[in-house]
Amino acid sequence: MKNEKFTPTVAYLGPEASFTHVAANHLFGGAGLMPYPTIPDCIEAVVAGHVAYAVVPLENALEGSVPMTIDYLFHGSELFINAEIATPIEQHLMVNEKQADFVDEIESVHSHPHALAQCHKYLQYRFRRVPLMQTTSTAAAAKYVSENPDEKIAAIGNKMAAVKYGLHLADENIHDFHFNHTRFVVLSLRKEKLVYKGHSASIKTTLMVKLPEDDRSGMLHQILSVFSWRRLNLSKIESRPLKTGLGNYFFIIDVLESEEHPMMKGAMEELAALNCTARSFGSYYTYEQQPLRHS
Ligand SMILES: O=C(O)C(=O)C[C@]1(C(=O)O)C=C[C@@H](O)C=C1
Repeated sequence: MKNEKFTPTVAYLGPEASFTHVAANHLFGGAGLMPYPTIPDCIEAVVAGHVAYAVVPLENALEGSVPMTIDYLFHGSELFINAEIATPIEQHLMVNEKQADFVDEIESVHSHPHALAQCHKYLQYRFRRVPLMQTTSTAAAAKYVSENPDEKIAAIGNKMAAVKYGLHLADENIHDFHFNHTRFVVLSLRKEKLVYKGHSASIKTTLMVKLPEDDRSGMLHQILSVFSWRRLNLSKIESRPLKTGLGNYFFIIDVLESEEHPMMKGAMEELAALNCTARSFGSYYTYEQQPLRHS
């Protein structure tokens, strides 16, 4: 982090000026950050020991979980969550300077699937039936538009990307709902709580819980009561496909407590006694980033 003596290398979903870059920069400062083209690339870089940490998007307030991160983190990775940052997301439509006078003639809009979805209503009314092209990140879309000045294309992304890739801002704040935030997580091979001084933070533990093979009625109720009678506050529960067959799920459960707390230890023991498989992805601090200010 910014105030540590050494500079860790940190993979983030790039290229430069992605929202993930903004989040990584906020936590670690600029030094040591390395862009990777995809979320799996970021995760694999940590697993292979090429970098100490990876910063990837986990969940968006409008669109829900980022499937790519969920898939690579929860299915077979040995990684832990070391910190979380919730970042405000403001989406803008940008075109190459050469196309600034021809915005009405745009033939395709490019961005990350989450960003396209966050602007669905805007796109529906402003660019009805214009093809939407998915890219690996919002910044990848902005870079593509900058590299193809003669194409009638637009990108959706943040203002930093417009500046970085020299694009013209055609329409600002085009996300459909005002409260647009994304949670980014810092991942590493170690259980560690990264402390970012000067910011208020709350503690959270992320668990992956699998039901016993012999699924019984009321099992989910029993799992929830493990937490409720201990007064452990859950901030999220999500079911995801186990990928072993239709109807087979696991649960991602976020608890607002540290796993070292005696109540959490008791909860893990009770889950085991219920024949559930519960894996902790670690306890970590969650931070909130204030909106970007542009001069
Ligand atoms: O970091 C980026 O720029 C991304 O394109 C990723 C991502 C996401 O996966 O949710 C990050 C934040 C926004 O919600 C839109 C896209």
